[in-house]
Amino acid sequence: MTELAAQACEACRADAPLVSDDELAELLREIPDWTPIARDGVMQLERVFKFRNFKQALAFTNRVGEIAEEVGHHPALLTEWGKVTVTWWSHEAGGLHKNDFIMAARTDKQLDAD
Ligand SMILES: C[C@H](O)[C@H](O)[C@H]1CNC2=NC(N)=NC(=O)C2=N1
Repeated sequence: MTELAAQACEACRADAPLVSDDELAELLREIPDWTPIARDGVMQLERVFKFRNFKQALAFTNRVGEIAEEVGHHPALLTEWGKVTVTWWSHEAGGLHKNDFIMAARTDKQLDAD
């Protein structure tokens, strides 16, 4: 299978199919550092990234913002001193779509750009 980060993101749509429990387990194996969590009944993927200072955390935040804008799919980003919390889910679909896993894998790649 093509590496997750290299797969194409489909446009966000309200009727986009959410991943099944089996697909969730399979996709999570490709992004082992991400945690699936339910907030208000909506499944999300979350990872906390650690940095040496605020400047590096902010630079990473901006790189994630760039890849989000490229595909029109956007995460929640919480930037703190030495730490960025990234949360992906598909707002319009109300849960996790394959896009979220692709974007989580692409987010991991932004670490290498330091
Ligand atoms: C109109 C626009 O395409 C939508 O609002 C997009 C923008 N970015 C998005 N990002 C995410 N994560 N989920 C969405 O449903 C979504 N919808």
